[in-house]
Amino acid sequence: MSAPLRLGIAGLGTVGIGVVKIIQKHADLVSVRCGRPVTITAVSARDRTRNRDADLSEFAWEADAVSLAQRDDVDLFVELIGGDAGVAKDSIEAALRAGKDVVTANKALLALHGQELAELAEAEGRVIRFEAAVAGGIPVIKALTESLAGNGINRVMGVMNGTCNYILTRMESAGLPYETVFEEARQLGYLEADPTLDVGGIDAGHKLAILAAIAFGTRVNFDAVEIEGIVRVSIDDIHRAEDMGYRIKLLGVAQMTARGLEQRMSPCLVPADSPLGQLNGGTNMVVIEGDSAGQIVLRGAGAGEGPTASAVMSDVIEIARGTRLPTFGRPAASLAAAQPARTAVPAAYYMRMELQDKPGALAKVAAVLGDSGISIDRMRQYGHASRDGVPVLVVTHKTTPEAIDHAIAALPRTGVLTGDPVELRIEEV
Ligand SMILES: NC(=O)C1=CN([C@@H]2O[C@H](COP(=O)(O)OP(=O)(O)OC[C@H]3O[C@@H](n4cnc5c(N)ncnc54)[C@H](OP(=O)(O)O)[C@@H]3O)[C@@H](O)[C@H]2O)C=CC1
Ligand SMILES: N[C@@H](CCO)C(=O)O
Repeated sequence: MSAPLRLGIAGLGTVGIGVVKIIQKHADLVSVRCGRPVTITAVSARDRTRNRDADLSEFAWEADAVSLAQRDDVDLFVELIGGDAGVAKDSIEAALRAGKDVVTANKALLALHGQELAELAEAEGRVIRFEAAVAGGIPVIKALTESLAGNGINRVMGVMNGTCNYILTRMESAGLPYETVFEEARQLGYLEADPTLDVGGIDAGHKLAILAAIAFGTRVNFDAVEIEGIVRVSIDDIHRAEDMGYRIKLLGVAQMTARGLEQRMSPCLVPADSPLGQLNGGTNMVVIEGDSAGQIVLRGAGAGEGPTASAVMSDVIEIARGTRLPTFGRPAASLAAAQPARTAVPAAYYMRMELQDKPGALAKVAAVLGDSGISIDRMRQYGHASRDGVPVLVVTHKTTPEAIDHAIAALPRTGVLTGDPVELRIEEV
């Protein structure tokens, strides 16, 4: 049997402790599968006195993660601190410069600094692996970089933030407003320390940017992701969408078009009977469309100690076995700076508005849609559900985002709306 692979683990929170537990529980299994033992030499966190629900007594303690990353008795540096800068970035860079490979779960760091880290890793002859950074326990990075490496990728999409999916599906099943369920999610400990990362779509946007870079061979470009979170999704829209056969998801979509790379993370309607439509609670789903493989659907836990540590371990084992892949699946210098493209692919749209109940109101709305070049597929008027007006729903035929923007701007000028119109894209899945 070969020499052990010696780990230094920085960050002993949810994920870090999960990794320690797997290594302790499955030492023999991992050793056999790798052809060499995987051991932990040293660990680091902020507070040495904290009770961590794991026996750390055999490991050296480093107060400074950068020092841990540079230790001679560490072969592989595992960064599980988090954050898009500061000690996470400093320690990874220090590890690479000290000749160590790196495993991380840090999606924010990779989304913002992935290209420079990939270049540094290659310059130093080291590898960075990050299976846990996207969709937790789902093996989506390996699916893209390895299993589907023989495919041109047409589209990658998915639900990649479990907290948002929990909030949306709980609103629907319990009939509760966003604010109430948001508070529940906070009580349950589902939200990131900065909840905007979840409900603002930023965390999921980080993940989409990473997947897009691998799928399309482009430099990771988080700034080009069009992001809208779930804050404006109302219980009304959830119920009306359900009536029309849809469910609302915070959906990420990345695809290469003639105009450039589209990356968007936004609330969308998907058919209720589709795999994405049936995704409940905190579960994640990633859908990859390859030109040979067709559509691949991956579903599983996107967060939590066990699933995320499992993904980290898959990277550790890959490195222990001697597999060495470039960070984004191809040499960093060959990653192209893609032209960012605003969403242009036509789609059907859902529109909801509240109208004054008077003759000609509906005709004025239909006229605006017609003038905007929008063809109506289905329209439904409800009874007097609200004091303020009559709810009217429209599902359009395929149209462009520009046409929808035009209509949304023009509708209030009809003088027959009692509130702001709402529009949501219906994604073909
Ligand atoms: N939790 C999850 O389900 C998922 C997490 N991830 C990613 O995994 C990473 C870790 O997340 P998670 O385990 O949840 O985070 P936690 O907040 O639970 O743990 C963070 C750990 O980092 C330690 N830490 C903070 N600052 C320093 C520092 N300056 N030096 C050394 N250690 C430090 C903390 O120390 P102390 O304990 O002493 O405070 C803590 O042990 C993040 O990048 C996250 O985005 C990815 C997918 C899912
Ligand atoms: N906040 C993230 C954690 C996993 O990345 C989520 O809810 O999916």
